[in-house]
Amino acid sequence: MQHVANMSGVTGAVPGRVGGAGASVEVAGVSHVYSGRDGQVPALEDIDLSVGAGRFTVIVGPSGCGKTSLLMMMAGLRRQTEGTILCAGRPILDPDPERVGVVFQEASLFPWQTAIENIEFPLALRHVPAAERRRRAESMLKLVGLDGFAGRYPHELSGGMKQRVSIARGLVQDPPVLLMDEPFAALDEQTRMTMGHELLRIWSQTSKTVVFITHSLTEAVYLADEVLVMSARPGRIIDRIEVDLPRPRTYEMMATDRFGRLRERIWQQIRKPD
Ligand SMILES: Nc1ncnc2c1ncn2[C@@H]1O[C@H](COP(=O)(O)OP(=O)(O)OP(=O)(O)O)[C@@H](O)[C@H]1O
Repeated sequence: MQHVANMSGVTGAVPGRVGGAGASVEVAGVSHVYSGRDGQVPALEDIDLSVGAGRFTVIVGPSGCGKTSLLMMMAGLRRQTEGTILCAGRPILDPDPERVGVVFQEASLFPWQTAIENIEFPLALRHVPAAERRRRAESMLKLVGLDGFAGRYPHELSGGMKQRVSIARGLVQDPPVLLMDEPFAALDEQTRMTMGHELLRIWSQTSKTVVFITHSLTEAVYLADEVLVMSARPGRIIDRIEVDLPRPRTYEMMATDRFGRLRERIWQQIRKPD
């Protein structure tokens, strides 16, 4: 599917597109040291990365290398010790859901709210009028393929459905950037593959900039325009791999030599001893 980097308005001129376009993310000289009971823990070291507007970037790296820390900093949920992070050309210093949406591993929905109410929640916080809230939440529910499930409570939804609601909630404020921290890790493999495919469909319809963390190298190659590989702690970017597979991606591509070579290159970087 053709990826359009520029579009405007929920009812914009490009048929089939939903919401506003992506924005660039620039991380420059970011280092982070945690101070804990065990003293100083250097978690990130001199991270430089740039994600172009509308691009899909995946970050992989060994457990504990600082991926979540970096994502939290991009979301304004944690402040780095050194360096700057810009989104759409402006520093990210605090959470700004209008610029950056976040989806975590656990769907973390409110159990006492229905699917549609969960999606509306960020808008309710900003006192968006009820009718507009409902309209925007319904449009997101449709986008993630859950129309007909608006009135269900989280316990009435499968793991994959809950993550769809979570993605809809991350997108409802129409942020140009969506950050995703292992969003499908808790799902069974089949659902995970389907969700990856669905995410690409949603991405192609919204043109958001996506930064996605995963431990699955197959998922990384399948989804990404570019894969950034991090070293063991303190995390540094040790490789950048342009995934030149055509879009739309298909399951059949996973069996190709090209896919296998990309996956192998990432694996060789990750398995390197410290
Ligand atoms: N609040 C904290 N205080 C002290 N150390 C922390 C804190 N949060 C994270 N760390 C440490 O910083 C390092 C990076 O953690 P982080 O969760 O960012 O890594 P990660 O790559 O996302 O890990 P995983 O892949 O296992 O989810 C780890 O060694 C972790 O123990």
